[in-house]
Amino acid sequence: DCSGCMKSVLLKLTQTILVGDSGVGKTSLLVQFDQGKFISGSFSATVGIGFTVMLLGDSAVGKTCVLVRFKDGAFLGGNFIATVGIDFRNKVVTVDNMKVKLQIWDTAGQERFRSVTHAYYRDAQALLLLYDITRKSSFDNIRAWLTEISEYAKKDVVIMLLGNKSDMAAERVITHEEGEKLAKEYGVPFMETSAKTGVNVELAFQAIARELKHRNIQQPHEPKFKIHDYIESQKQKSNCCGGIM
Ligand SMILES: Nc1nc2c(ncn2[C@@H]2O[C@H](COP(=O)(O)OP(=O)(O)OP(=O)(O)O)[C@@H](O)[C@H]2O)c(=O)[nH]1
Repeated sequence: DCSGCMKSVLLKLTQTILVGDSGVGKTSLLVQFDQGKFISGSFSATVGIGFTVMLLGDSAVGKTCVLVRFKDGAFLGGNFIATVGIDFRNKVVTVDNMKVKLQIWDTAGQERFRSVTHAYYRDAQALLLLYDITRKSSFDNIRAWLTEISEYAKKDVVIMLLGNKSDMAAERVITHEEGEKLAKEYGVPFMETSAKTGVNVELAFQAIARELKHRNIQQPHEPKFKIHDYIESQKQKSNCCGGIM
């Protein structure tokens, strides 16, 4: 059991801002620094200065795994290592031929780190709130998380509810409908994800990036972006295809 191990310790955060004309290579420089590779191909302009997305939810619901799946396309199996404090990763996603930079904060779900994470809520433009479909307590705690969000986060923050570990069909205790019902009650979009198989992980971040892009740049004559409709049209349901996703 490695639940007491440290996944990351963040002592101090520093911020560096890249400035310069469009097309000089600011994003490429960031990607090179972050991932050690150069992404060639056609140039697309960056929207704003990037957005902060925070992952929240009880310990062991799979926040770090969802982030690693999105960032590296891999699943972190093996021993569970709890996050200490907060950690972050950058990813650039393309939305309608524009680049949207996401800085994703992975928070520790354990109660004892709550005061550390509270301090970061204000800076988040979007929150992904996770529960584990195989653990009822993590679902029951969603209401408490939402209360905490209303207390500490920005009023216009984008919130999305994710029922993670949808691959674990045999251990499921929370149905898709229960998740959907709770999300509807709070007026937030919902989907089930699996960091293991990758189902809906990319979509969750894409939907957030699209929403944030549209909020910041509304092109004239462009229809208003509706995150609920976008998700419904794109998501893979875990109750289709024999329940194994
Ligand atoms: N089967 C399955 N296991 C998962 C999935 N996501 C995470 N896990 C497992 O669940 C455990 C917890 O995952 P983490 O991502 O470390 O959980 P966390 O929410 O970041 O936990 P804290 O850092 O304590 O807040 C690990 O053993 C993972 O391998 C998933 O989608 N499917």
